[in-house]
Amino acid sequence: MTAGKPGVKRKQGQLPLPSRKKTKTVHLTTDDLPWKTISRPKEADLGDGFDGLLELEEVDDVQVVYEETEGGKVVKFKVAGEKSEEDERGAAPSEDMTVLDEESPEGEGSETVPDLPEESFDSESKMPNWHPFSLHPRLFRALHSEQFLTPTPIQAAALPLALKGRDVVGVAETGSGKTLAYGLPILHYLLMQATHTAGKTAQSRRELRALILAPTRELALQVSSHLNTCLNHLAAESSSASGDNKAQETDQGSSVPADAETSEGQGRKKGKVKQKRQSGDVTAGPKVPPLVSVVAIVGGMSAQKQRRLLSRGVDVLVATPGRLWDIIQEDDELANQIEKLRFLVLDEADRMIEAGHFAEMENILRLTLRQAEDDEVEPVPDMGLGAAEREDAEDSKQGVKEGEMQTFVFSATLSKDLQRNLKKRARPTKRRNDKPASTLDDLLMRLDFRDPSPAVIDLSPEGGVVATLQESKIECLSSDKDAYLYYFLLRYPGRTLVFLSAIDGIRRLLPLMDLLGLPAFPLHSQLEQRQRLKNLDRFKSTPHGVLLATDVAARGLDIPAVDHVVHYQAPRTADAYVHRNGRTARAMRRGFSLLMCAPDERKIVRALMRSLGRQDEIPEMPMELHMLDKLKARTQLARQIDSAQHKVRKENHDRNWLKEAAEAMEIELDSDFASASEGEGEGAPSKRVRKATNAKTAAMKAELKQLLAQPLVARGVSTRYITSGSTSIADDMLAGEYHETMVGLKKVEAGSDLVPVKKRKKSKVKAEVEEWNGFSSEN
Ligand SMILES: Nc1ncnc2c1ncn2[C@@H]1O[C@H](COP(=O)(O)OP(=O)(O)OP(=O)(O)O)[C@@H](O)[C@H]1O
Repeated sequence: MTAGKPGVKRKQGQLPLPSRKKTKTVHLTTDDLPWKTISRPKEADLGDGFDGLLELEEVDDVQVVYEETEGGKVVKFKVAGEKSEEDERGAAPSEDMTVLDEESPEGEGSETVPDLPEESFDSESKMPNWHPFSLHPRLFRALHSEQFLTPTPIQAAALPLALKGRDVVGVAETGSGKTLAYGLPILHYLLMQATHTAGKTAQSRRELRALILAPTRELALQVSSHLNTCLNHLAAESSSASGDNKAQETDQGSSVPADAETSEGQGRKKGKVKQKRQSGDVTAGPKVPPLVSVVAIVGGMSAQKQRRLLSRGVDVLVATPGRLWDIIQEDDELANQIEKLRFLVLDEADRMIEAGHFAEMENILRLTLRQAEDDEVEPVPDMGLGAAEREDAEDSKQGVKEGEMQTFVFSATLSKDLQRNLKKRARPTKRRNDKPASTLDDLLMRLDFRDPSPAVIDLSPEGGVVATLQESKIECLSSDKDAYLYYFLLRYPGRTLVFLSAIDGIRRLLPLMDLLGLPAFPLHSQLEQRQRLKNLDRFKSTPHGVLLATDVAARGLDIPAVDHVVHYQAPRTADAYVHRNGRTARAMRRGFSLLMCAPDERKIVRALMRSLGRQDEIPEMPMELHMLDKLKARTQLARQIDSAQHKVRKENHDRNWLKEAAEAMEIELDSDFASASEGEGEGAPSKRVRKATNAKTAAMKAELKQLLAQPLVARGVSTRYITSGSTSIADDMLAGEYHETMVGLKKVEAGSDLVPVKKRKKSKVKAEVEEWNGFSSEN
């Protein structure tokens, strides 16, 4: 039988699924076939509603051979041009081309832990700032090759405590490296364990050791990708040590992996490894399981695939509560394993409540509680000790006992009250019938910290503002926000993330941006997951791209080089303001945020500034009002075109719907209905009216095209004589500060032309920034 002759097409990430009972195959390695992407013409883009088809691929000249073996039926793919097995008589079948029986011993069950070479890394001289943490040499190496030469402040504060077995509640500004602050201690522990069991054969599936809960799918995928990046360095090394070249070949392809299945200890090494392999550096050999596996389980992706992955066993599971709870309900073993976790992490814990995951979260957290019998909190007897002795006694109470679960809770925003409560907290009892709590405080107070006094690290900046962030605001009418946004996007080109409070707003703004020629992409919860990831990737690769997002993108997303955040609508809470702003000015880079405030939003803005403890006014963004008027004309026209197009689309849709419904029910439309569906009945627009509407829309489009082609010239600028006028553009041209779309304005970064209001006390934060040189400011 020949598959794909010529050009079998498949959906990317989906594999042909022959009946498992008959062939008993694992489908993963069909990915090794030489699939070729078929480029799809732009006009074939089916839009947002399209159900998950990202790309088409085809494969040619592949022969499928079924072979009976002792382990069951094995499927092999023979690629034309490859040597046949007979040619290679005696040699083991090429692993790349063999799909193993899922139920064969290699599929699951026993695993051989790879034999590891003696390792060392000269951290003292190469990584002096990391050296004191005595991490596993492989982690040092990974950090070194990522060029993370200095721990960030939250990492420096959390690591010693976490490595000592303490429970840690960490609060630090957005983009400050919290993922590795909890991730490194977990990976360190697991690697140390793996090193100890190296060379032995593990009899059963891997036990789940760490569970990381994240509020959004994107964040969960990003965290697993981040941890896998550290592990990739391991894979590359362990492959050269153990001959495993398989693990690195499945590439996630992007910083946010397209599918959870691909994130098992693998990642961005594809190109390099393939090159190595060609040059013969890596010896082919048997498939070796990853030393430490990290898998993401999120909604919106195949639950079946995710169950299959879990059934093979993973070390670290990164999950959103909703999907995880669905799976736990059908998987008792997973539930048992969660009861015996070694690490539990809540990332962006406060958002988990907002995201409506409360019930699932609580159910999962219940599994991690200790049994009621040992819940008695031992009172600390006051035996008349002195201060030093009391401190020693306190010390000995700290940390979890050997083998017990460590809990890490991290966020950029946790209320001070909550942090105080956590410090004083007593252990909760395992009461199955507890009423669900309704706030974050309740939820966290329900966490069963094994550490009698969890360490609380609060490095959140004063007022919630990161030192490298420049804030600004515009006060304007709601109806003018489109024009102001348009002005901002033209005036300060850069990668801009625009937050709106409702999906409807995104749906309205998106066609407008399109008509105005701005590259905008939507991101909200009603988009299919693949489309969400695809839009994120497009945004990342478009330097002047605009992402129109709801708060689904406010937390944790680490999109490199977001230059600006715009709050098109004021956020409802202070936390949302902090987290939205946190998508820019990350990792010590500069960033800019613009808050658009309509009169009816002033009250909210005042309240949120008060709750952030801010006294200073946010500076106003300067506007060239003369140009703004021109831009208003453009946006108004674009809005008219959009509503005309929308009307036509709706009429077409209604007409088609009527026709399709009649066809489906095998009813013949009577003449009245039929003429209505043709737009000729009573109340329906006649063909003539439709024609006239189309002509009007076309005329408006032509007018807009003309407006867009006109240069935007600042007041007082002469375009005829560039050295005259009250503002000479010749000087700017010579200095290279010439703004390409707004003639007469200097090309400057957003924020550099703000009129300063009262100065905030930033000197302390600035000193810290200068002291910590982990990031270069402009990369
Ligand atoms: N020690 C380090 N040196 C340099 N870069 C680092 C270091 N640690 C982390 N980073 C990088 O900093 C960026 C931000 O890290 P991370 O996403 O963990 O921040 P965060 O504090 O979790 O942010 P948020 O609160 O928004 O979720 C990432 O791109 C990460 O790779």
